[in-house]
Amino acid sequence: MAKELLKITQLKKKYDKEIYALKGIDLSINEGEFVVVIGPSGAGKSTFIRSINRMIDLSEGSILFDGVAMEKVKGKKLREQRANIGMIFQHYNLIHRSNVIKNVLHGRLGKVPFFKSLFGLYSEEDKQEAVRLLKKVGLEEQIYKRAGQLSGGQMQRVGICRAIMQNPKLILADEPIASLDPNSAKIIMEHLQTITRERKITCIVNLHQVDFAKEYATRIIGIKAGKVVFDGVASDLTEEVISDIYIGKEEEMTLQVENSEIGRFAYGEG
Ligand SMILES: Nc1ncnc2c1ncn2[C@@H]1O[C@H](COP(=O)(O)OP(=O)(O)OP(=O)(O)O)[C@@H](O)[C@H]1O
Repeated sequence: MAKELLKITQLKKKYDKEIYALKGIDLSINEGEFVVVIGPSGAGKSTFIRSINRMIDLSEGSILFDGVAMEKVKGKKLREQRANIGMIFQHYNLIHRSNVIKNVLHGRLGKVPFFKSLFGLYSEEDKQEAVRLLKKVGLEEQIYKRAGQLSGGQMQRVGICRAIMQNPKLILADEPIASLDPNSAKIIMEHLQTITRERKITCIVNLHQVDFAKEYATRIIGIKAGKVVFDGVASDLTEEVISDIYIGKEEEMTLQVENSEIGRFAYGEG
């Protein structure tokens, strides 16, 4: 039987006095699952994904990751837990002036002594692993180029390698293909699926594209107005279910759109 990696109980997030962005999420996610989270803008997808590694602090509830209550840990223990969680961002978050391999090696930051990472003293083994990963995603020609010279799709492939370089148990990907054209998006989803499957890494991905969710997810979770409204496999996600997730009461939508603008402003993204 698959082992439970993540147990989320009554997760709530309140950004201000009035509005709960997450209104009590209960979920159990097993090792090896490839979960795609879908839902309308402002539904709480990013908040959900970012609370797992405490990029955002939860207001109530509990997140048990690999047996450890994430809401309780701090300092060294929090860093150790985070070192086991890779993160992939919509805007890649690469160091543009560093070359590609250095960006990938940054994935080792949580796992090597600080002074070594400061002076770029990575082991030969780590360097070889970085090269192997870059070759795997078709970037062998780009290894020593500055990251800032790459296309968006190439940058995101570096982002995947950096996350894998952490040797994580879990990867969180927050809209990893939202800034890419359909062809590059497909390449990214293929690599993410193959690499995480081969290494048995659990993956949670936020997506706006329902067709991609259906193609790659082993499990799809629909979030709407801070609640889980769907949890199933692609074949359960009928047109009717999709419109239930995306089309809500008019006033609810208006509220979400308004709040979503605040959210984007606060995040400084997209
Ligand atoms: N830093 C913040 N301060 C106040 N409210 C926020 C903040 N971040 C998000 N929110 C609000 O929380 C709710 C959920 O936002 P979140 O970004 O998690 O949604 P989302 O489903 O990821 O949306 P999108 O698909 O547009 O990125 C929204 O109402 C949003 O405005």
